[in-house]
Formats: sequence, structure tokens, C-alpha cells
Amino acid sequence: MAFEMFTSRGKMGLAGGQRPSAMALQDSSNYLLSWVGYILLARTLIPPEIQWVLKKIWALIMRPYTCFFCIFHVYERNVESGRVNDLFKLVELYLDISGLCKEADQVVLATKHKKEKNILYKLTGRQKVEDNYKGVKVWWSLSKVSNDDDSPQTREPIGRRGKETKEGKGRDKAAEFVLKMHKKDKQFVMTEYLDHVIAEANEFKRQQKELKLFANQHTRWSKSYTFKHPSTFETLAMDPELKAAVKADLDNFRKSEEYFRRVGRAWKRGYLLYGPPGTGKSSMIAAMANYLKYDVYDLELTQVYSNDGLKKLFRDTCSRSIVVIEDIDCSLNLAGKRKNTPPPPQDIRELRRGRRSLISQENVTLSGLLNSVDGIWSCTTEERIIIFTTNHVEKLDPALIRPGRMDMRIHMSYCSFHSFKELVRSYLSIDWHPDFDEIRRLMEEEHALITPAQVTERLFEGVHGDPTACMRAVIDALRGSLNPNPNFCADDSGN
Ligand SMILES: Nc1ncnc2c1ncn2[C@@H]1O[C@H](COP(=O)(O)OP(=O)(O)OP(=O)(O)O)[C@@H](O)[C@H]1O
Ligand SMILES: [Mg+2]
Repeated sequence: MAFEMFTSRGKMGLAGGQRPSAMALQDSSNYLLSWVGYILLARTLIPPEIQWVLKKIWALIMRPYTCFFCIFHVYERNVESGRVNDLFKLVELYLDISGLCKEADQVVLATKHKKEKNILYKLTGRQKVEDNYKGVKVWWSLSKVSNDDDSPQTREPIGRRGKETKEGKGRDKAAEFVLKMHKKDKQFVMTEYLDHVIAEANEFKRQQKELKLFANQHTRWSKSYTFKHPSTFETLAMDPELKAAVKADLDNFRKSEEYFRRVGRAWKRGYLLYGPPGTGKSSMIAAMANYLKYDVYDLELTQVYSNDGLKKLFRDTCSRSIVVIEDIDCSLNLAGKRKNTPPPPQDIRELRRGRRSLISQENVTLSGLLNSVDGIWSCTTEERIIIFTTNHVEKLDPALIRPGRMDMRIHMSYCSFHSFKELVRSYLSIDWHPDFDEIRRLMEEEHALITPAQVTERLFEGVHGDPTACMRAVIDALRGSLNPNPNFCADDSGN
């Protein structure tokens, strides 16, 4: 359901004014109304041909004033195909998010759709808004294009006649944004300003996007689930330099469409996350998805029974997505054979029915996986990230993780004292505790090991309780890791 409203500062001033000033306003509004009446009367009485001539004369009179300016028209619909012009929508969004519409002092049309979080403020035809980018001034206004003659002179402001109700529908004629600038700024507007408008609007759209999570059932992606993992780079405790490097790499990747095209590479990037259990590999994937606003495809390789099936799954992913294969060492026999081969019951039934069966083909092999990741089939989707995770990087075939396939290898490791302090700050909201010295000594001098998951588990118990008890629990775990007891397992994340 969409709703809309008109705001008018003039009207609000009238309602709230004291009696004498209300009288004065009454007089001026009467004066205004009579002028509106004259104009309406003239429009009905004067034949359209004469109106057209008068408009031309007016344009001629104004010409000396307009020759210093340049005007661009951004049509709502593509002139040839009649399709909605994306640029029009982006400009509409930009004028809202940049706050220009809200600053306008007269009438602003505001709409909100069910799926949108915020109210969208739009221009109506009665006003012009000024934007200033890098010291260059431009002016935006909205007009509608006459059906008979779409020359700029015959455009009329939206709202003078037709209703301005639901988006687009209330407009009896196609609309256009008119962008006015000084002639000297034309090049700047074409090369920089419009790029800025598009980038700002696209970035806003990206931030608003609701992420989706897909999982595969054999060779099909399930229906999507809303992906609302709270992990972000801010909540992730890790070496600050590594974190900054990963973020910079992601930023670079996102902005490098042109670069990938120029050097002739598919626009994709591979990350290998490795390290002991509970060091934040899955949390890092969620943080990446939240940062880039990419959908996540969680690919369970043990569910796929052929290289063709794998290829299909890769083909069926969308652009701007992350394909994740967790615990890659457990999913594939790196000699080229799968570890678990029992086919699903429906595949056996298919075989019995004599149809082309999945198990009649070869199983997923290392080369099949490599082909799907970066063979020619991998180019069916653009702007894609592939992430492998493993606890045992040493077990992986070098071909799988060679540069170009896995472009960045990220070692998620045990908690450093720095990461520990970050976790304490975020869980307990404290920056210091008397037990910090002992914890630092154990970590840095004794080389005691603890995973971030083990730390967070202990801190979580103390969120509403005693921080000292949490610190003691962490110290116990650290001392435990130094324990020569052969049954002790430092990798036990406890999650
Ligand atoms: N670096 C970290 N920063 C913040 N929290 C972390 C970090 N690592 C782990 N955690 C916490 O521990 C929990 C488990 O971590 P996660 O699942 O990301 O580990 P993992 O490395 O993927 O483990 P596994 O190898 O077992 O899959 C997370 O939900 C999070 O609360
Ligand atoms: Mg994990």
C-alpha cells in the first residue's frame, strides 16, 4: 500500500498564526487566489494555438537570460522504447537522499511503499532545487512532457493539471527532470556531477538491500531466506591490519569492473579462510556479505552428485553474490574422488526409470570443482566472490588454492591480546580490568592459546554478571591450554 501527502509551509503558517497576521495572510492569499483564477480563466478562454504562440514569445523574451545556461532533460521514459529510464529513478532517489527535496520550501510530494523503510520525498513541478557539488551550482526541477510537442518550451509543471497520486499513475503525461547549469560547468556536470548523482543513488540502494541466503538441495538452490547475520567487521575481533587489508581488498574488488574488463579477467575473487574451529571464519563470511551487501549461496558439496550438477549450481547464482563452500577439505577427496558417495534415493529411482541419472555421470571431482570456479562456465555471473573455508589448509591440493583461484588467503587464528581486549570492550563495555596483566602475560609470554569463540562464550556468561568471574574463566582456559594433559584439545572452541 502506498500513501502520499502534501506539505506546505505556507499553509502551516496560516493555521498557527495570530489573528492580525492571519488577516494579513488572508489578504495576500485572496490576492494570490484571484491571480490563479485569472490564469485558469485565461487558459480556458485562450485557444491552444494562441497559448503556443504566447509561450514562444515568452521563450524569446527570456532568451538573453537563458543563453548563459545549459539545460539537460532526463526523461521518465525512454523516448524510443517507452521503457522507464533508470537515470530518472536514480535522480529522483538522489534528490531525496541528498536532502535537497526536504530543504525545498514549498510543496514536496512524499511517498512510502510497503517494502521501503523510509519515506521518499519527491519534487513536484512547482519548484526548483539548487545543488552544490565541489563548488559548482546546478538546479533541478520536474516537468511533464506534452504529448503533441516535446520541445522544452511546451513543457508544463507537474501538478498544474493532472492528479499527483500514486507514483507514475497520477501523471497523465510522462515526466522529466530538468537540470540547469551554467554553460561553463557543462563538462563538469557531464564528467563528474552526473556520475556522483548515480553513485550516491546506487550506494543508497545497495545499503537498503535485504540480503538473501540460499542453500542447495542436490543441484537446485532452495527458496531464499532472509539473511540477517549480525556479524560485521566492527564486531569481528582480529588483527587490525589484516582486517583493514580485507576491507580494502573488498572495496577494490567492488569498484573494479572496468579494471577486470580491461585486463581480460572474469570479475570474481576467491578467498580462502583457514584456521582452527571457533576463530571466526563463518563470522567473517557474514561480515563480508553485510559489508558488500551481497547475497550468500551456501554450497554443500556433499549434496552434489556430479560435475554437471555443480556447474548448474554455479550457473544459477546471481551477480553480486558470495558462494561459500565451508570445510572444503571434508567435502572432497582431493585425489579426485568424493568421500561420501551414497546417492540420494530419488536419484536411484530416476535410474530405475531409465531416465538420465545423476549417478550415471562422474561424481564431483577436483577438476570439476576447479572448472566451476574458474573455467569458462564461471563467467556466466559477474561480480562474484567465492569463499572456501578449512581447518586444515595443509590438506588442500595446491591447485585448489593457487593465486588467481583463491586470490587472498586469510589466516583466522587464536586470540591475540589485542583481539581479546576488543571482545571485552564489545561484550562487557569495559576497557580495562585488573586481570588484564595476567591474561596478557599468559598470551604473550607463555603462548597460551584460546580461540575467540572460547573467549566470547566466557564473556557472554558474564554480560549481566561479574566481569571478574569472566576474567577468571578466561585465565583458567588459557592455563588449561598449557596443561600437558594429552586429552586437552586447544581447538575445542566449545561452540
Ligand atoms: N574473530 C571473532 N570475533 C568475534 N567473535 C568471534 C570471532 N571468532 C569467533 N567468534 C564467536 O564465536 C562463534 C563461532 O565462530 P565461527 O562460527 O565464526 O567460527 P569458525 O571459525 O567458523 O568455526 P568452524 O571452523 O568450527 O566453522 C561466533 O558466533 C562468534 O560469536
Ligand atoms: Mg564455520
